[in-house]
Amino acid sequence: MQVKICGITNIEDATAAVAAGADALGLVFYSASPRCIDGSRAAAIAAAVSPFVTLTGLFVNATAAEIEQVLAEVPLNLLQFHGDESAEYCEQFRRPYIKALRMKDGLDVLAAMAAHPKARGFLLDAYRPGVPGGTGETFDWQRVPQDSGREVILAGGLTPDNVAAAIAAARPQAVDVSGGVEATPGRKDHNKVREFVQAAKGR
Ligand SMILES: O=C(O)c1ccccc1N[C@@H]1O[C@H](COP(=O)(O)O)[C@@H](O)[C@H]1O
Repeated sequence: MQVKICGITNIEDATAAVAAGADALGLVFYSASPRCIDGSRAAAIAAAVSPFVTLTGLFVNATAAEIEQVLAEVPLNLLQFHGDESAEYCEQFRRPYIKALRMKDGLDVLAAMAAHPKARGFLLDAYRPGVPGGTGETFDWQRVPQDSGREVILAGGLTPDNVAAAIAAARPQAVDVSGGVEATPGRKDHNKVREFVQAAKGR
């Protein structure tokens, strides 16, 4: 099971997550988020962790110029599009990307996946009107399709206490957490990070 710890804002949290066994770190470039950081801070975090950790940049309906500016500063391995971005828009950066799908009632998940043929995976997150993500809310894990043939990253309200049950129900390839391992918004609780990774990886 691959684990991404999202909303990393400082070097201490980044190195603690990697030491705990995280495979990927998420850096948020969305100004309305309490976890938002700028390019220079992100570059410092990137320089402090192993090059074998997948550094993921999270964007919500950003302009192409904003993303290019971050890419010029930060060696991101993966882009995460968490808004209403089209496939054409996501593909222009010529980087591996994952697309977030907010699990609104009635969403045709397979059709939404088909609309992004080049996405490397789909991060399935809870839906709350007006909030693009990081809600701390779960959704019905039985709605995760088992026959998509695409990489699924389960997110939304995961915690050290519920992640094992979530994995058993949804059978994703990876899990992603932000609020569930925080001490305060934007600051990780290192014990919770360790417990989360252990529970997700079945250790
Ligand atoms: O973390 C944020 O602030 C955020 C803001 C806007 C879009 C996405 C965001 N985070 C992503 O949402 C999932 C779920 O968060 P949570 O675990 O429920 O708090 C998180 O894994 C991020 O990928």
